Amino acid sequence: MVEQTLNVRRLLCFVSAGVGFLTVSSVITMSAPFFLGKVIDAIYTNPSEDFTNSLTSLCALLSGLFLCGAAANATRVYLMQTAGQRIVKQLRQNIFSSILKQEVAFFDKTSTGELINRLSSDTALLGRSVTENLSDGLRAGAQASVGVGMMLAEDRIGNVRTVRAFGQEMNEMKKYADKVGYVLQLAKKEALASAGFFGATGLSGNLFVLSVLYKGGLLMSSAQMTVGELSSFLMYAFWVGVSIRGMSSFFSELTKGLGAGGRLWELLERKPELPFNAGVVLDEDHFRGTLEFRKIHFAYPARPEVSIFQDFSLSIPAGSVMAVVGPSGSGKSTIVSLLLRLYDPISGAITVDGFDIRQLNPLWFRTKIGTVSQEPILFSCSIAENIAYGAEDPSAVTAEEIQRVAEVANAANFIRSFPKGYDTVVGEKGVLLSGGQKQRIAIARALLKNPKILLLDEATSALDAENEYQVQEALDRLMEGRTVLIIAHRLSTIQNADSIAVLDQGRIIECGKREELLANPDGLFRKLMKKQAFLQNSETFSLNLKSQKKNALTEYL
Ligand SMILES: Nc1ncnc2c1ncn2[C@@H]1O[C@H](COP(=O)(O)OP(=O)(O)OP(=O)(O)O)[C@@H](O)[C@H]1O
Repeated sequence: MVEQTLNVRRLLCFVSAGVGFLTVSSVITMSAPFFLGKVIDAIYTNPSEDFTNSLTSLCALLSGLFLCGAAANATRVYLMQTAGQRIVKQLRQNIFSSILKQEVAFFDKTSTGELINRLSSDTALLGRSVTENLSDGLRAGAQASVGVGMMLAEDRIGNVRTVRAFGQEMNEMKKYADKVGYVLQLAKKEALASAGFFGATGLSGNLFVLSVLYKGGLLMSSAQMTVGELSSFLMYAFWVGVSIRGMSSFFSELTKGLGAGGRLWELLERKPELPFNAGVVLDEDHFRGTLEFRKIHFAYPARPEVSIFQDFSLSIPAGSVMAVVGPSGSGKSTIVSLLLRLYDPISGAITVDGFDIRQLNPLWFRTKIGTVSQEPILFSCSIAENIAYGAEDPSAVTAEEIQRVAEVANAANFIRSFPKGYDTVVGEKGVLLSGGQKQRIAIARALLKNPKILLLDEATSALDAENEYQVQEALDRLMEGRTVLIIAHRLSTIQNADSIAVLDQGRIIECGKREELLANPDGLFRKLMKKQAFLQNSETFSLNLKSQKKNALTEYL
């Protein structure tokens, strides 16, 4: 998994080079106080003779060390940043492709904002954590350990000198240290504990610096150290304190990075409930497209307590047109979602030519289904590309084929009227086109796909009379020779259906030819027809009223 997720070998090269430069920069930087101490001692012991030379060499030494350290550090930062960016890029690609493979129910439960957060901030956080932060942490760790080591060494030198210089007085010193040095012991303990524990908090870093300063004062007052040694001792102390504080912020960043990594891994590892491209593929020559819903029980995963279908059954013979009508919210669009396997039923089965669609390869099965919905999904590219999207291999579709299907879909005229014709870019989700134009492009797309099964979901609602006529004519052509399921609100769109099924409270309560259903005086279909006829009449009435008022106003003016 790790191999797939990151290009590990290349990355390791970057990280090892980064760690190399990290070591170089740390060694250079950490040697500075030592040399500085030596030069200070030289100046201090012999100020008159070689003062200028010592000062010059001090400046040269410090500048050289500073420059080398800064160059090594800049290279380290560059390498770590590059490695981090590569990790982020690779992670984003893998996570995006994992998101695309998830089933629709996953998106019902996970908000878009959350996914964008995973893709943008979490990947960046993790990338930074495993490169820059880690290297900063290592650097701080190395500096803290070297610093503590050097301090202990300086301390030791001071002690040895004390033994030599003061001979017997050492015992006195020890006594003195025992008496006064309770705090000194504390300081030592604190120094080691802080370094060992890597300064879990910034507070321990501060305490450390304070205690070391105190100890520095004690050492100097007891003449154990030269001024230069004490200076470098204190510089190391300061450095260790700063490093410990740096490490505490490194730990907090690391914790955030680990949290982000956990969330990302969860997403990367998530197996979609629906196989992406696996399952039975039926023989194309014998595929007929007979559909059957058998005793379906279904509730949306996001709202499992609300049952949408209870014992829903419906048969659609191959090559026939079935219209489903019913009150709003009765579950008409849900039938389409189940057929496309956006969701699976809780119990019961949907079959095509007798095969349970759960056994079929979803990718193959969807190539057999064409959909035209009220709000067709268009992409922000040209009209030609949007039509070609329907084909199995869009790049192989010729301009002639696109024009032919556009002609059949009653779309050619309006496309030609655009200055850029088929190259017109339709804008995001096709915002630059009208509802009817978008639908005709979707019909052309479906014609090119040439599916055995056609799903029309409220395809002609919200259209004016002229547009509706054009779209309906194109749909009639598209429906020829296919198994068609029309989900209709406007009863005028179901004139051509072989059968009509009336859906209510999760079940089909009436099914038959239009005339048969209308003949039932208590039937829901008849009631729906009556209601719609009434609505249409009242719409016409209000339109007439408006135009009468307008005429009266014009006359008055
Ligand atoms: N993704 C979803 N998660 C949870 N509930 C949903 C989801 N989609 C639809 N529903 C609910 O399922 C029920 C049926 O919705 P559906 O869209 O199938 O009805 P419809 O008959 O097509 O309605 P309309 O005619 O108004 O389009 C509604 O109560 C709706 O709130």
